[in-house]
Amino acid sequence: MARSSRRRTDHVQPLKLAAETARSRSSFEIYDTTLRDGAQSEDVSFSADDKVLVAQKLDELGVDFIEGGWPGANPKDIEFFRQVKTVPLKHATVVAFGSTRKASNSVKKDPNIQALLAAETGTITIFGKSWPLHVTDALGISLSKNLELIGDSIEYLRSKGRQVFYDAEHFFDGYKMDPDYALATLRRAVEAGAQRIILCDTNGGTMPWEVRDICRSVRQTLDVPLGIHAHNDCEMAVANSIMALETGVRQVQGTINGIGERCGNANLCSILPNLQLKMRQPVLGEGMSRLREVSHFVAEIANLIPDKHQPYVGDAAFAHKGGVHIHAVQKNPATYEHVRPESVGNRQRFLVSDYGGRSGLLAKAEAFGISLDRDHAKVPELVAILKDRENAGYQYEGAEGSFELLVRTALGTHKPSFRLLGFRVIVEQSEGDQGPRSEATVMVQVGQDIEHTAAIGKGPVNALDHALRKALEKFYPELREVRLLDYKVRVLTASQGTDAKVRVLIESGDHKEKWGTVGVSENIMEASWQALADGIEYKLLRRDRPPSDPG
Ligand SMILES: CC(=O)SCCNC(=O)CCNC(=O)[C@H](O)C(C)(C)COP(=O)(O)OP(=O)(O)OC[C@H]1O[C@@H](n2cnc3c(N)ncnc32)[C@H](O)[C@@H]1OP(=O)(O)O
Ligand SMILES: CC(=O)C(=O)O
Repeated sequence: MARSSRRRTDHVQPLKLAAETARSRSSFEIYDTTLRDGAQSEDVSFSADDKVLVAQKLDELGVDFIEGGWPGANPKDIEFFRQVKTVPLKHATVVAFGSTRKASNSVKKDPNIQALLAAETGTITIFGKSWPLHVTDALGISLSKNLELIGDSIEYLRSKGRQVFYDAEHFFDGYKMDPDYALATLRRAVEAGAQRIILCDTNGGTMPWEVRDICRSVRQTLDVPLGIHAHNDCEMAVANSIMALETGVRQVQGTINGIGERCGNANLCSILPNLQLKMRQPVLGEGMSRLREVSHFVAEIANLIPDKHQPYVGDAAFAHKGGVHIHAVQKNPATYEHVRPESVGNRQRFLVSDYGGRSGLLAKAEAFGISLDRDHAKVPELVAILKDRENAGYQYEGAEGSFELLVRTALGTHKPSFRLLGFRVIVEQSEGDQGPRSEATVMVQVGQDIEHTAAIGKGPVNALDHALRKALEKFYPELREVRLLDYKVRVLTASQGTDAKVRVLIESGDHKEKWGTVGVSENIMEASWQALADGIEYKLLRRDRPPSDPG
């Protein structure tokens, strides 16, 4: 099932029938619906610009089809289809989604069908009803009228030169209630010219063995490539999709990170590596190593916190905590890793915790480029310090600067460049002011000198940052190169409301490199101070010359 050739997308030429996939019939098609069904997820709302960015990422990843939205639903989706036409995609075909015509409209007068054509995609997916319950109770029409809706809509779209995929909504529930009718809806779709029939487990209530048996039976009845679109209400969406593919279904639909209506859709971030790494089907080829990046990109754009424990792509997917695990993995990763993390763009991590020991610390130090002798007298003390710190909420992933400072301080090889004597931050807002005013004062000691400075800033952390640099720059002019690149706050104990402990992660950089530092406190300014001060200290630790004499 090799990826025999990479199709060139033709979605910008709507009236030309999008070419049938040039790959052999045995190859799988990857159909992403992050931008349509994923956008139906609670808490997710993509702008048209967001959608274009995600479409580009999905194309780079190597998916075959990108369902961009429902043009009949809202102006944002219409705008997406307008914009995406101008974006050169290397491989993927952009697809517009909608329903069969409404019973009260002719196809020519149906606004949804007309909006699908106006989106000017070469491929259109429409969904229709397979379950008598839905025909009678949701649409309120007869079973034969429903067959007309399906047939008319597909025939019309085909007559306009579009490739048409037919989503058989609730197919499995429909088949269980009335297999003859459910199959009759599919036959009508095929007669009308549908080029794929997608069997949907819309309510997500079907079990894998039911999917297997029903897919087999449909395959015996229809001679058209099938697809699977599974929802995750029983946490079976990935299993159901794989099961369908095992029976010879060709197209798999899903979303990045499994986002979607209710409990979500089949998670492509699990299905794709399962296909490529377990079933030896090169569905993405080299693109597989970008899976984690795409997963995090979509989470970021959707404004969702990435699920740490997500298989393959989550931060914890290859994170080892138990001392026994860390010890063994260092000798051979296969002892506790089912695939190489790099194959999906992830990485191995070692956590230092109550359940770990020296191996964890040493591995972590090595990952940060610090070589530490296993038998160094300070190692047990350092393990204890790290356990305490992680227990208190510190996390050193992304905070290598603070980690190195901590290790060097514990080993006695670091001499701080300055000492904080005190800081004060004032935020003032009076009636009529344009916005609050933030001012910080800082008192530090460098050698025998005491420096006391004040600065203003856009916010309290910005003011503190300015004041600290102002105090230190005359001793260490190289600090002028340092820029604060990113500032993130995570609430660690949300149940305590405004008393909660927070973790601040700061990324700083100069013209040569970037580094991260961390602070934890119940006071956001104290946590920010720790991370800011570490950021400055780390820059000075890496300088190659002694501080200049302030004169
Ligand atoms: C399984 C799925 O995920 S399918 C995709 C679901 N996604 C969405 O619904 C998101 C986009 N939807 C929308 O923006 C709106 O529902 C619209 C624009 C499509 C329709 O809006 P409205 O015309 O105001 O109808 P409303 O949302 O109240 O109800 C849905 C309508 O679609 C009809 N409908 C539902 N499924 C189908 C179908 N397969 N074929 C034809 N009509 C259908 C319903 O009968 C109802 O029409 P009616 O009010 O004339 O009886
Ligand atoms: C079409 C679709 O999204 C579903 O049936 O779930």
